[in-house]
Amino acid sequence: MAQMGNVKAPLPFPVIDISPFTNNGTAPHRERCAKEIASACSDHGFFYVVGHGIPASITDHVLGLARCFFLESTDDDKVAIARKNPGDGNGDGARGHQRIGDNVTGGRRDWHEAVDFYAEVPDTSGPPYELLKGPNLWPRHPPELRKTLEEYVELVKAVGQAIVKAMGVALELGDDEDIFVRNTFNSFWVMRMIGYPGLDRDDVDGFSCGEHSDYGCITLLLADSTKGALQVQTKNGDWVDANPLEGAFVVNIGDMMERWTNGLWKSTRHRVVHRGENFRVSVPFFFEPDWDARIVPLEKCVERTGGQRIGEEVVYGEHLVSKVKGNFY
Ligand SMILES: O=C(O)CCC(=O)C(=O)O
Ligand SMILES: [Fe+2]
Repeated sequence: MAQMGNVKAPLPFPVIDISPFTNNGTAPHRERCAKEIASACSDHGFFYVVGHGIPASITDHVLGLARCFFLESTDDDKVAIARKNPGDGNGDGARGHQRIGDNVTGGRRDWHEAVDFYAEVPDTSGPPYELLKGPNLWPRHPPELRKTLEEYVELVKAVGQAIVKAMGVALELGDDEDIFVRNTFNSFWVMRMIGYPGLDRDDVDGFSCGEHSDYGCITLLLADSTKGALQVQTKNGDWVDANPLEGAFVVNIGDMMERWTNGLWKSTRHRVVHRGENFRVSVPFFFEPDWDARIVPLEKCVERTGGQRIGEEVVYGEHLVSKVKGNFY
């Protein structure tokens, strides 16, 4: 008789071992990995990444510290690092803590709280600070959070670099193969710690995080074991659960990668609907282009998509500024 209790739901996206690119693999292994990335990106825009080399002890610690911050900090601790507008104290309009409902997606309040960290800007003489140009606002509780997250950023950045290297190979770009590596060398990355209380039972059409695509290059999502929260839109418009896979990052491509590939790879829309009793925690890392990177549709991709450019050149920092301005109430 079938053991129904043991039947596992199939994963909606391919699982890709990135170790040939993090670990200097052989040419055939790199080629196979690049092929898997090419199909995952054109079929879904989402995939799971294993073989990244970041130990579970570190990712578990990151999630545990984030949970501890959200659930055990005092209100004063949170207010001390509140996101504030440029010109208001240490605010730069982007970094810091947002209370539940402060973040807005598609004009609606999201049901989560979060802390945003960005790549440090070389000159943070201030205040006042311009939009996105201030220092990160680190929680004082738990005390080891800052050091652990700073170490994590270095590790996850290296995985991001390996993935974008593999993407250049996957697209068979020839002389341009390293285009994504070159333009993310000083990645203006973003890391969010997000805390999601369950949505109210009565809030039948509420969202923990509204439908959106990500702004940049690629996102590496680290999330706790909560199922049925992150949902991804398929090509035919249905929504599927992108449940966590132990030891894997959920990786998706963002708007800049769509722009570079002239839509050959789409930045797939996704959302979070967390109706459970538990407090969900996720820490997405957005591996983005350099602030002044110019993203121009790649000629090879324009050819493969019918010869018409679907978007103009964008400078990543300008794109980010316009996005961040639309994010807050
Ligand atoms: O928490 C998640 O699972 C995803 C969050 C997300 O999509 C985002 O912050 O862009
Ligand atoms: Fe997202």
